[in-house]
Amino acid sequence: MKEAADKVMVALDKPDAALALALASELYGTGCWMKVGMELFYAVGPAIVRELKARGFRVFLDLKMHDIPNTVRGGARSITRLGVDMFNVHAAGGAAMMSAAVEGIQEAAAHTTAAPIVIAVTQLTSTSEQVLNEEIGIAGSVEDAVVRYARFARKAGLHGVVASPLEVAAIKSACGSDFITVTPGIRPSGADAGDQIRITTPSDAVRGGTDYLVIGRPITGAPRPAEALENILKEMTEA
Ligand SMILES: O=c1ccn([C@@H]2O[C@H](COP(=O)(O)O)[C@@H](O)[C@H]2O)c(=O)[nH]1
Repeated sequence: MKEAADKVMVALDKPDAALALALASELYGTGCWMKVGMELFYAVGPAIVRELKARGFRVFLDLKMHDIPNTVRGGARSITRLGVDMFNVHAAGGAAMMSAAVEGIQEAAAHTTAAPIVIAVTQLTSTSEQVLNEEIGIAGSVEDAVVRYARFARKAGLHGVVASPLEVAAIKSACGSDFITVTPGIRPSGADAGDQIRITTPSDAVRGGTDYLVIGRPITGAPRPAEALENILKEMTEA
């Protein structure tokens, strides 16, 4: 179970610190990561990251930076000083922007702590091929768009990407097995997909070779989150 928990990032999508920390306490000891996203970070700020780190959690700060290179470089410096283990930018910001994130980490890490892992969001797991083609304006399949962004992310010096577990094999084949895949869009069978489109079960995600499974509502919205996590870890272990 420990090996499976090392791969799970629980999305702490909560509106305040008390709710987030209560949930984190409930899951403490499993060894899973905590993912801090926009809802929590914009409500309570960097203090939540420091608190989770003080409690021994590994933290993925999921703010999906997307701005001009100079701004992203500065953002990456600040995030590195905060001491997160992983953060992300949008690949749609382009190679120069992604390289600037890497530079920001190097500048800050030279003076402070260990360098975090930086990854790029390829196409959100809530995006269908129809939306990609008709609204975002990118022709072709989602998988092709994801792999194209993944190749640029790798060239820019990033450690990996966020994508659907359905695209892991194509990403690994294009970018190498050591290129990290972080995959939301995880739904145990029978769970409500909600706004997620490109989904798989925890066992299929493990069989598909993903490095990290990002899981929110199937755990955080369950009546007993610790039990929901345990069931998922069991499913992953048996896969
Ligand atoms: O493409 C992406 C990128 C990020 N996410 C984030 O992952 C979690 C998923 O939560 P669920 O409740 O399991 O759907 C959430 O925090 C998203 O912001 C994503 O889903 N897709």
